[in-house]
Amino acid sequence: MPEGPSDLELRRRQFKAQMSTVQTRRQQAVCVRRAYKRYGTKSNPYVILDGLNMTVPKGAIYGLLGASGCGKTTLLNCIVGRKRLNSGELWVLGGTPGSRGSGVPGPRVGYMPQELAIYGEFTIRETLKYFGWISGMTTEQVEAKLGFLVNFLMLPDADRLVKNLSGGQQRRVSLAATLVHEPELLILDEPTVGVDPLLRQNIWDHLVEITKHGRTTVIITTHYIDETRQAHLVS
Ligand SMILES: Nc1ncnc2c1ncn2[C@@H]1O[C@H](COP(=O)(O)OP(=O)(O)OP(=O)(O)O)[C@@H](O)[C@H]1O
Repeated sequence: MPEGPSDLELRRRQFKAQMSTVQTRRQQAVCVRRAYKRYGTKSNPYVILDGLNMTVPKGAIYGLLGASGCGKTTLLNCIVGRKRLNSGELWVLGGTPGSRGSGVPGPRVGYMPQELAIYGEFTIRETLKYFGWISGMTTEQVEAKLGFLVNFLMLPDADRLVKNLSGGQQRRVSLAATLVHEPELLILDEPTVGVDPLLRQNIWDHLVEITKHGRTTVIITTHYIDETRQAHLVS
């Protein structure tokens, strides 16, 4: 009997069917059109993004691959509203990042930056509570997720201080802090750098699981080309 189309193929067809009208652009998780971003001055520009288009459907894992310095982090910073494009259009979860009522930046988006943005004086537990609270979670809700996150990210005891953890463990606490409130859009800037293969697989399995029902969308940058085979879209 001939084999039917794979899940991945069905998903690709579904993504292709999404037309690029203003209406549907607003329905995508992220839609970037003709993005232009430069550093430096107008007279002496250092152009990072020039005419970039990107469409990230809801429920996709979107892998961003690129040489070091090509502008991946800059693009992610624009998507989360930390930086602005010089020109072009950008929709994130149906709104413009930084505009009133868009919810971006905010609890709808979880961003794990490359640089560590957690506090050394907090324990792992306190870190997750802190990030959970600012996203509107109760202590009980955070506690209910804590064990799972510590386990699957192979973290040590939750009462250890962050400053006493290894660099790799600290990055995984940062990832846990991004995942704890289950945001609609997860933006992960090289979350698997320096992570051993088993744990990398755990992380990717988790991303596949949370995107399965279309409620969560993931944009992830990586230097490991082999990792992106589990992404639905790669650019
Ligand atoms: N604030 C800034 N002012 C001037 N130049 C900058 C600034 N931020 C980044 N750049 C430059 O812009 C380019 C793109 O940087 P970016 O961090 O976006 O790259 P990247 O693709 O994420 O790199 P990597 O994979 O190494 O993290 C780099 O050449 C960087 O030096």
